[in-house]
Amino acid sequence: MTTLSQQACEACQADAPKVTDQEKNDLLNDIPDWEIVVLDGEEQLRRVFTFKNYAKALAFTNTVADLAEAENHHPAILLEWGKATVRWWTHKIGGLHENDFIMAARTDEAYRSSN
Ligand SMILES: C[C@H](O)[C@H](O)[C@H]1CNC2=NC(N)=NC(=O)C2=N1
Repeated sequence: MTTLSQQACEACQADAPKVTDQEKNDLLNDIPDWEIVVLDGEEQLRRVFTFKNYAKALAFTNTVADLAEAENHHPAILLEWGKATVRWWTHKIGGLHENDFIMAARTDEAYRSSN
């Protein structure tokens, strides 16, 4: 059983299925610090990461951006002094795909190694 962050993202197509409610509950167990929010009618994963200053928040933001580019799957990131708010969802399907949970888990790993 591979951990969530080690799973491969699949190339997401417009007709890819959204995660089911059961899958959401199961997957959220692996990323307990994240919440599901609905913005503009689309479900998204959201977590606020905190840092000692702006420079550290920026460095984390750049690390997450690199992860996103490597997978061609991109989050919204709000960068503030001492904070970075990350939101993952799949634009193509207007909601949550397993890829978003995988990338959230990888975002958690990036945070753990940034501290
Ligand atoms: C053209 C480009 O490959 C697509 O727009 C990719 C880029 N990054 C993406 N990121 C996210 N989160 N969802 C997408 O549907 C998506 N699609």
